[in-house]
Amino acid sequence: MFTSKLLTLVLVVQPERILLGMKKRGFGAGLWNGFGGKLQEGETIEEAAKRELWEESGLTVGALQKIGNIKFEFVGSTELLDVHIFRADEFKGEPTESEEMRPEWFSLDKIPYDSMWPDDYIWLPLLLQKKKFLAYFKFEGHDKIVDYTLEEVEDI
Ligand SMILES: CCc1c(NC)nc(N)nc1N1CCCCC1
Repeated sequence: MFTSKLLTLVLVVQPERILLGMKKRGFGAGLWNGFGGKLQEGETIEEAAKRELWEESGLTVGALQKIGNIKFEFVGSTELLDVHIFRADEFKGEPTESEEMRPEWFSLDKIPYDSMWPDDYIWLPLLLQKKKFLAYFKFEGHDKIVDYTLEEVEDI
C-alpha cells in the first residue's frame, strides 16, 4: 500500500540556456536540479511551484507550462513521490542564492547530468523539446534506477 507525496519541480529554460540550482542541504544535497518542493496547506500545485521557484531562486513567473509528471518509488519505502514538472520560458527578477539553492545558468549542451539525479538524463531532453511526458522510476538508494517507464503524451 503506497501513500503519495505531491512535489513540484520548475525548470526555467531560454533558447540557449537552462537555470539549475545546486541544492545546498537536505534531500538531493550536492546535486543540480530545478526548483521545487512540497505543497503547503490550501495551495494548488501550480501555486506551490511558483512559490518554491521564488523562495529558492528569487525568480517570479507568469505562466508555467505543465510538461511532465513522474512518480518515484524508492525500494523499501511505501511513499511514492509524485513530482509535477513545469517549464517556464519567461521570468522576472535575477537568480539569487537562497539557503536551499545556488542558481546558475547552463548552456543546453553543457547540462551537468553527472551531478544531477540519474533520471534527469532520461526525461530532461523531452522537456527541452517541449514534449509532454509521464514517467515512473524505481530507485534503489539515490543512485540506482532499477526500473522505469516513460511515455510521451498529448496532455498531462
Ligand atoms: C524525487 C526526487 C527527484 C528526482 N529523482 C529521484 N529527480 C529530480 N530531478 N528531482 C527530484 N526531486 C524534485 C522535487 C523535489 C525533490 C527532488
